[in-house]
Amino acid sequence: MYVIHNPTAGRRNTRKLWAVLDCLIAHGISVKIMETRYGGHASTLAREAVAAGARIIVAAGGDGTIAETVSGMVGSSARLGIIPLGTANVLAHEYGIPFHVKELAATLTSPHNTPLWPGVMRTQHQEKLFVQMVGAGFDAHVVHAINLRLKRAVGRNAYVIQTLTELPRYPFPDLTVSVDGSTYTAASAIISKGRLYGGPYTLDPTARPDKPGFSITLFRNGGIFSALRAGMALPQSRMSRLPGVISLKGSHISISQPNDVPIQADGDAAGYTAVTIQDAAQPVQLATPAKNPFIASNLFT
Ligand SMILES: Nc1ncnc2c1ncn2[C@@H]1O[C@H](COP(=O)(O)OP(=O)(O)OP(=O)(O)O)[C@@H](O)[C@H]1O
Repeated sequence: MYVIHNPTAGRRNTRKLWAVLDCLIAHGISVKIMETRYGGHASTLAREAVAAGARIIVAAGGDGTIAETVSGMVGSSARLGIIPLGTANVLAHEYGIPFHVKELAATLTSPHNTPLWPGVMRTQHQEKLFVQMVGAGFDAHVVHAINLRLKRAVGRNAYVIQTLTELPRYPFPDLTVSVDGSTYTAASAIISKGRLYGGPYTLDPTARPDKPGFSITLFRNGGIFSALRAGMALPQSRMSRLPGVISLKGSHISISQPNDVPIQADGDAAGYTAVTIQDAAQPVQLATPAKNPFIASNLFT
């Protein structure tokens, strides 16, 4: 088992990582730990693990680390495992990955898989695989502006504080969003693979991250009041039901604006508009607990 660990993810607490690894080793599993040294390194390490014949590659970090690891292993026969050590850990919530040590170790050694079908976003300067979502507009502006020290100190609450700081400064320019050839105007857009957003909060209960295609949530209204209302609706999983919010499905998405508007992918800054989004060529298989998380599961709705 190859474990790719991002030592900068979340609050940099490695206690859980070592507890899971101790548990695996105690059960006779041989573990090779690869530590990331810079952003993007997880992709290189995953490619090395594939070349070395890894059958399971475990991403120990948050959604960004998982996306980079998947980027290096997509197209191989290796399975993906997750040890959630990030700040929001949205993908782990999405797939019902346990957060407790023994259950985590059991999941990593179980034969159960669920497909994870990533997306790929392209801007003028980069191409990036993502596993959970891409945002354009205000949420991406907050991600670009986030104070990393604050994020390490208070975790997810840093996004609330940064949102309140950035709200009066953000001009909410109109984005032009094209979804499979139809054009819409929105102040902010979230293009997601999964049902969840910002943690264990439901954005679109009908999303299927195990299949191709995307859920598109468009926030037609900009401005402080609309953004605050969306922020307050999120913990109650009511964001997509607000007036001025529309939900769509699609496969080929582009977002543009004459001025540069921030983009985020899986909670990390990912450049500026224009951006195009489409499915990755193939899925990876994620080690999950026995029950299929997308059938008869209303845990987070
Ligand atoms: N050694 C490193 N030094 C600096 N940055 C790194 C290093 N290793 C990985 N990274 C970058 O850290 C970014 C953030 O990591 P990650 O998303 O896993 O954690 P997080 O932001 O705390 O969690 P989440 O996305 O679940 O909220 C990754 O996108 C990756 O590019």
